[in-house]
Amino acid sequence: MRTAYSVETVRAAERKLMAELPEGALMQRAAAGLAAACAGLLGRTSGTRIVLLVGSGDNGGDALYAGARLARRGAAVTAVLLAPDRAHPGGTEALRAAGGRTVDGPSAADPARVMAGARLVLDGIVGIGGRGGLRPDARIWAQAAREAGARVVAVDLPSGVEAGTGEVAGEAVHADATVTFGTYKPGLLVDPAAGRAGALRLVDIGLAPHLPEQPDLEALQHADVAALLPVPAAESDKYRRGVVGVVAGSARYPGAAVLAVAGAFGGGAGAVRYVGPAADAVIARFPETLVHAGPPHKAGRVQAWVVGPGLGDGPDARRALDDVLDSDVPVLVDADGLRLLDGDRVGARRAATLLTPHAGEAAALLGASREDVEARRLDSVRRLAGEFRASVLLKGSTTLVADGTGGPVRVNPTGTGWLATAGSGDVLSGLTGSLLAAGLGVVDAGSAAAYLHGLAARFAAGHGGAPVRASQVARALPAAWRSVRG
Ligand SMILES: NC(=O)C1=CN([C@@H]2O[C@H](COP(=O)(O)OP(=O)(O)OC[C@H]3O[C@@H](n4cnc5c(N)ncnc54)[C@H](O)[C@@H]3O)[C@@H](O)[C@H]2O)[C@@H](O)CC1
Ligand SMILES: Nc1ncnc2c1ncn2[C@@H]1O[C@H](COP(=O)(O)OP(=O)(O)O)[C@@H](O)[C@H]1O
Ligand SMILES: [K+]
Repeated sequence: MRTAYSVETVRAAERKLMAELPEGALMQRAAAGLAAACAGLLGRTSGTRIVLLVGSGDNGGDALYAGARLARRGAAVTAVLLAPDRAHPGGTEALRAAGGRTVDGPSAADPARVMAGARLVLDGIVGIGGRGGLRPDARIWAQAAREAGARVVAVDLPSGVEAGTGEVAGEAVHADATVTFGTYKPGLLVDPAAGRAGALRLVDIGLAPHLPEQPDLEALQHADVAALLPVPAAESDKYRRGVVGVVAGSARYPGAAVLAVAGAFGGGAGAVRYVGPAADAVIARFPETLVHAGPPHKAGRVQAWVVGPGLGDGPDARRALDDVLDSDVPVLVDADGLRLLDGDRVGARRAATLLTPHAGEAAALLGASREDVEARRLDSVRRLAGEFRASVLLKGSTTLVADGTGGPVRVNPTGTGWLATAGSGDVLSGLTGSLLAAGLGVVDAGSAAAYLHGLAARFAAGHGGAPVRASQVARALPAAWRSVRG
């Protein structure tokens, strides 16, 4: 499991750790890890030109000390001091003593000349102390680094992103890699900031014992998902494995029913019940499905419901939604179900409810704009979960799952832009419902499903990448299971 902590928590842990160590030792640990990561990335340091972009805080200090270490290995290191009178004094001295040179950033005539021939640029402009986007002078240097074609390695975080939220208010550095210290920060895992971080490398500086048990964010890895996935025991029967009910599709959108049922089979349910007007289409594709034409509560035993994909917004759709919400088993509400949703009814439920909006649906539920939700994903998912007293899975380039009780938010590390295709959300609904029916908690079910779904999409897109259809994502689910369990 990858975990991330808020800036306040990181600061508090750092204070405790620093109190145990000699002055400056922590920064040396960070710098040593950073220098080693850079050396690994470069392959050869001797004679290599490296430029450091150095701000006024300890983030710049890390860059300077790492630069000194690389200079001692033969690199030609130039530090651009963006605030020359406030640059870390010890770091500046160490770099000069190691043979590195410094340039006064604000008065340098030609950033392109300073950057010429640089293979690596270290972004030590700001770290967790940064507020707002890059300021104009820093922006010029970040752009010069890009134009020089150098690899950009961010120190702790790409400068200009909000460490605690993943928001980007203005311009931020685009890094090829980020070397972060002690723990991940939310901004490294949540878009849009995560999209600026490149490949992540965590340097152990001994912070872990001082961090609280409960992180702010969690990202599952293969082993975590493998431990969650239900596997039939010798004496399993279909009810023990879980029966999932799918209320989806309409005369207009029969495909949504087919895709949700495909996802449900891909999640390993013992049986899938389908309720709705698209039974013929469902049976044609999946003859294993148990279909029912009456109200959901008459369909027979079900351990979790999925309601909403392609349901339409007519009176039948509303009745079916309310019927399912009246049940005492976990319910996943998606798509049209979200448009018809009665918040009071959700709040009154005793069993778990999981809402799975994309940014547009989340915006409608929050009375915000889509852009707003996409810019502030973490805040949006937490607010939705709080307002609806339900768990929420917010879909998109970073899929997040929040439980509404202030527990850690799960962030999905798999996926690909190829997944942004019509119907892929329907597959995710069925898949998640299947895991709910197997008895997983809502946050586990949502995050394990998002993980498998993203992995399946990557497999379907193949090496190098190619367009995929939602049904191909469903078809790749067994491969995703095998990859995780293997
Ligand atoms: N204290 C330590 O011994 C350690 C510090 N660490 C490093 O220290 C960093 C935090 O250092 P600081 O607390 O000094 O803070 P930063 O170095 O992140 O930045 C603080 C400075 O940047 C200025 N600033 C804020 N926003 C800005 C913006 N948008 N543009 C330009 N300047 C801006 C502030 O005025 C302040 O002077 C971490 O990110 C990490 O890199 C880690 O190495 C762990 C050890
Ligand atoms: N840029 C992206 N990168 C990765 N995954 C994405 C991106 N955009 C959308 N997705 C994923 O694709 C799926 C789309 O679901 P949704 O928006 O509900 O589509 P539909 O309603 O057509 O099924 C979700 O799982 C979502 O997380
Ligand atoms: K930085």
